[in-house]
Amino acid sequence: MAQLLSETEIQEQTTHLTGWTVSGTQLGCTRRFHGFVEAIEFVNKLVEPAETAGHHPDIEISYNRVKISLTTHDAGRLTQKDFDLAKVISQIK
Ligand SMILES: C[C@H](O)[C@H](O)[C@H]1CNC2=NC(N)=NC(=O)C2=N1
Repeated sequence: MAQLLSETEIQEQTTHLTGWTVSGTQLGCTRRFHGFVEAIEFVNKLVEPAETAGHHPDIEISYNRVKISLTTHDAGRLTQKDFDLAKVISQIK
């Protein structure tokens, strides 16, 4: 089971993640690119870290915009796994 987080820990970790917000049980961010091709290239770069983590973002692509949402399904809430993957995703250009 992934490490559960208190509300305080969730807020604290979110302040260190630029561009990410918590909405209910979801940790999300939206990235914008110069067109659809760049957006898809970014999404392709998420595959390897997601597979490595065994944790997978929900992804919405709208032309040059990629919306990423993370949650831990089996916990029904945010866990450390979501924040760990968000940190990795934040490093991807
Ligand atoms: C068995 C497998 O590890 C789980 O189903 C994983 C797969 N990827 C996942 N991804 C995300 N975002 N949340 C999960 O709870 C989750 N669970």
